Parts: sequence; C-alpha cells; structure tokens
Amino acid sequence: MKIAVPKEIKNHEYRVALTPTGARELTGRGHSVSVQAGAGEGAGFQDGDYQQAGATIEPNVDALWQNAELILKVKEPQPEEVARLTPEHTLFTYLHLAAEKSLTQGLMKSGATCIAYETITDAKGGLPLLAPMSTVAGRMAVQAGAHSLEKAQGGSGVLLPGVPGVAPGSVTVIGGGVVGENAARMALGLGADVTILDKSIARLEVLDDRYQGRIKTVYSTADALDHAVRTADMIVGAVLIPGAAAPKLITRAMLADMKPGSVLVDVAIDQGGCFETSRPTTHAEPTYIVDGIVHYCVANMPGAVARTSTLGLTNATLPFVLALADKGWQKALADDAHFLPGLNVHNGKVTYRAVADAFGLENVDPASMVK
Ligand SMILES: NC(=O)C1=CN([C@@H]2O[C@H](COP(=O)(O)OP(=O)(O)OC[C@H]3O[C@@H](n4cnc5c(N)ncnc54)[C@H](O)[C@@H]3O)[C@@H](O)[C@H]2O)C=CC1
Ligand SMILES: CC(=O)C(=O)O
Ligand SMILES: [Mg+2]
Repeated sequence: MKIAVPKEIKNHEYRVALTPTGARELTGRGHSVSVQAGAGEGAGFQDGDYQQAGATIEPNVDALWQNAELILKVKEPQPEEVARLTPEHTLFTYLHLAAEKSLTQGLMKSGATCIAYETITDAKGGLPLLAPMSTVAGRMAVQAGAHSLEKAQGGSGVLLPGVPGVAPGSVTVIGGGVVGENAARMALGLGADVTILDKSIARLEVLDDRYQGRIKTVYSTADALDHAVRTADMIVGAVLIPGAAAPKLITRAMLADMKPGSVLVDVAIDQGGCFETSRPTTHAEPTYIVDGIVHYCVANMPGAVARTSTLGLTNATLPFVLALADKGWQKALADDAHFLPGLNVHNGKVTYRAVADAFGLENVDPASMVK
C-alpha cells in the first residue's frame, strides 16, 4: 500500500499522524511510506528519523497526494486538502462532520473513502481513537480556563485554589466522560471546588466511586444548569453524543446569570459546541468575550502539546493503520465491527447516521459498502 503523511496545515496544528516508530512497522510489512518534508518537526521528529524507518521524504505536496492510496492525517481536511482528494484515496483522520456541512459536501463530492477516528468504537462502549486526545484536551481545559480567569485575559480575577482564608474557585464540568473526568481531575488537583453534571447515572456512579465525594456529581437537568451558571467561576463543556452535533446547553440569555469575568471552556466545540455563544477559535486567538463572559473554544486543543499528543494519538491509531494497509479498507472494516462505524463517507454517500441526520442527507449502511 502507498501511504502518505501530509504536514498538518490547520492553524497552530503541530501534531503528525504517523511517528517514525509507526513508519517502521509499515515499511517492515512491505508498505511504502511517504512523509511530507518537515511533517514531524512540530512533534519533535526530523525527516531523518523517518528515513531511518524506511520512509521517503517528499518535499512536493502535489506529488505526495497524487501518489498516495492511504492518507493519514490528524485534523479534518482543510479546503485546499479537500480539493486534492480523489475517489482513489482512503483518508483516515479526525473529521467531526456533523459540525461542518461544507466539509461533508466537499468529501462527498471528492468520491474519496473517508474514515473518521472519532466514530470508531470499542467493546467497552468507548471511543478509543478519541479518548487519548480527550484526555489531553480535558487536562488542558482547566489550564486554559485558569489562565482565562486572570484579569488581563478579561477574567474575574479568581485564583482557582484560593488562599488560606479565601475560598477556592468553583468549576463545573458538563459531561463526565473522558474530557470531563480529566478536566475535573485537574481542577481537583488545583484545589478548586469541583462538580460534574452528566445525563448518565451509570457514569455518575463511576465518578462518585472513583473520587469518593471529592468531586460532586449532579444529574444534569435545566435546574442543575441554572445553578451552575449562577455559581461557577469556570464551566467546562464536555458533552458528546457520538458523531452528532453537540446540544446547546447554555443559552446566551443564561450568560446574564453568570458572575462577570467567569469562563466558559467549550471543549465540545469540534462537534459544534455546547454553549449557544461558542464559535471555534484557534491557538493564535483562543478567547473572546460575550456579555462579560470569557469563551475559550479552540477546536484542536491537543495540537498545542504536539509531542505528548502525537505519541498518545498514534499509539491508538497504529493498529487500525496497519489493518488498513495490510488488508485494504474494505476488508479491514468488514473484519472489525468496531472499525466499521469509522466509515463516514464513501463514493459520494454519507455512511454515518448522526452525520446524515444533521444535514437531512440519505444515510447508507456502512456494512453495505464493504461487501
Ligand atoms: N476541542 C478539542 O480540541 C477536543 C475536543 N474533544 C471533544 O470533546 C467532547 C467530549 O469528548 P469525550 O469526553 O471523549 O466524550 P465521552 O463520550 O467520553 O463523554 C461525553 C459525556 O457527555 C455526556 N452527555 C451527553 N449528553 C449530555 C447532556 N445533554 N448533558 C450532560 N452530559 C451529557 C455523556 O453521558 C458522556 O458521559 C467531544 O465533542 C470531543 O470531540 C475531544 C478532544 C479534543
Ligand atoms: C479530537 C480532536 O478534534 C483533536 O484532537 O483535535
Ligand atoms: Mg473543525
């Protein structure tokens, strides 16, 4: 299989989809790996490291895409990348299509086979290719939110741990999955007063048992959200309905009930965001203020800690990359019921129900595409 690894071009995205370790596994099985010159630099991997692993370095981005069968990326293709896709390509990357109609249409038009990291499942009901980056983003959320609380950033001037004689700040996390638990852990470590809201009682039970009362768990209702906006210094948005657009849980009107200078960190922004006033931002300009409330809505948070993130992500993706390379996409997906839901677009059709539903498009069963 001819495999290409482009350099990521999203704003301040420094991750790379394949490490030299992964390249060695692929070339050792007889695959050809072509890495765009400089693609690994942001994550601390030099071109020579890939060459030592048997890969070739391609300085010409046109040639890289034209000669590839399987394209490995990290972030959703940007418009100039969508324009390069053809029906001969299999693309394996984060897609988050339910948040982006034009991207969905572009991928359909390309005719390419597009497999998303974030909709692959596992036997425990998890999302194994989202989880490592959710861990990173959850941990970063509190770091970013704490910085945003500083006066110079437009924040209220609350220090999360407080000081002796002054109460700590209050952090509410909406959605107690991977992002939410990791955000809560960091907030707890800083000494904040931490509450997690979730709709899943089973998940709240796990968190209650794990943190033994050090984190408060609350069943998420309209009343619970009203209470959160009135009391929290920082709210982290961490909900997910897999593959679907995030529900809007805090409306613009509710911002009026928040303490001025409080912070909303919308990690769910890559699925459209769970606050009405959220819009995607970049690491270059991560925050903006609406009605006195600081919003942090970076859609590729892990890109800022590219070394850790690249290692964590590629540990999880490599087995799937090897299956795609060894078997081809149809057999790889047909053989693995958890890999199959990764297929989001093939031959101009949407094959993931939540994406089709988001845009009123026909949904085609992915199983019918791999026979
Ligand atoms: N901005 C960024 O850079 C990154 C964003 N993410 C995003 O973060 C989001 C969360 O991901 P994970 O934690 O991995 O998902 P997860 O599936 O582990 O957790 C989601 C949780 O939300 C809960 N939930 C769903 N609807 C809810 C509602 N209406 N109210 C309260 N809770 C609700 C679920 O019960 C579940 O516990 C996803 O959109 C993911 O794509 C992940 C990594 C990086
Ligand atoms: C999950 C995701 O969108 C990211 O890691 O950038
Ligand atoms: Mg996006």
